[in-house]
Amino acid sequence: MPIILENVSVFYSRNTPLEIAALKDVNLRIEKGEFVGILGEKGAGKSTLIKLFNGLLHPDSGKVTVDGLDPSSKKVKSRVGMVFQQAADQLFCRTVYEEIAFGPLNFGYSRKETEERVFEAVEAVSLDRAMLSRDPFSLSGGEMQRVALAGALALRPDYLVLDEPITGLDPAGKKEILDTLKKVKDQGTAVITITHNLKGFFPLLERIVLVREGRINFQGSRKEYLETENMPLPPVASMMRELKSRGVPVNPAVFTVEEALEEILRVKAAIEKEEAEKQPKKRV
Ligand SMILES: Nc1ncnc2c1ncn2[C@@H]1O[C@H](COP(=O)(O)OP(=O)(O)OP(=O)(O)O)[C@@H](O)[C@H]1O
Repeated sequence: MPIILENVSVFYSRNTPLEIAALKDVNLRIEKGEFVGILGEKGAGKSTLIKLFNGLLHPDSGKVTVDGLDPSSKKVKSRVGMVFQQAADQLFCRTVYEEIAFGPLNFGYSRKETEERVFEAVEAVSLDRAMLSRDPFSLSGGEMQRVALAGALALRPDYLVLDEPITGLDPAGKKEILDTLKKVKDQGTAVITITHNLKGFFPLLERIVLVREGRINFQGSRKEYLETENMPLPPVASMMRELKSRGVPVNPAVFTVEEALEEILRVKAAIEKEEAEKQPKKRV
């Protein structure tokens, strides 16, 4: 069963002169096992949208259900894992172990079951078990982010919801998180992430949801996204469009550097072949 939003609107400072409609009449459906990217400019309504998925916020009108249940129910809280942008704000225990164990213990799992889940989660995020006794606040930004992610994974969620999980990380840290999310998705968990980092995320996204001024302005596949004008584009797609506009007959709907290279070499070979055929045949 999916996450379903039906005609959802959310207001802040309702009935005051400062009233803001953060989401307006939004309809959205997210299936289990999907990898979804939520894109949009600052203030578009992205964070407001994801906070509806586990009952952190409630709609002022319309309806949100997760697997047919109210998102504020305890059952949903264990099915929807959340990781916020500033991992440090999410950590509050004395050791990494306690931090990751907090969710399972809070949901009533035994010490033994919790330990199994902690070990499974640190492995999933490629953290060394030796780190479990460390103070979370002595870790690097990338490690803190992985601890926050492990804390969410220890509940074995059906939906993992993230707010800009690779922002501010170094290239190695970014790769660790992206590889982990790919693995998590391959194991059947839906991954739903807000991101401005199209370069890192684009090859992973199966569906893109673009939020603009509180409304869903576009939703569809990467291919449909690239075919739609005036969207923020990943650098590789911008380059292919630029080549096309300069008369190089490439297919601009590519998602990775490897695909771009293959496409450019294909076009180069075709042009060379055509030119060779135009040359007058030399007499022997
Ligand atoms: N607690 C709040 N009180 C009042 N207004 C708020 C509150 N939270 C968000 N807003 C406003 O609601 C609108 C949507 O905000 P939201 O944080 O959902 O956008 P966003 O797309 O996540 O932005 P960003 O990329 O900057 O995080 C913005 O105009 C924002 O200023």
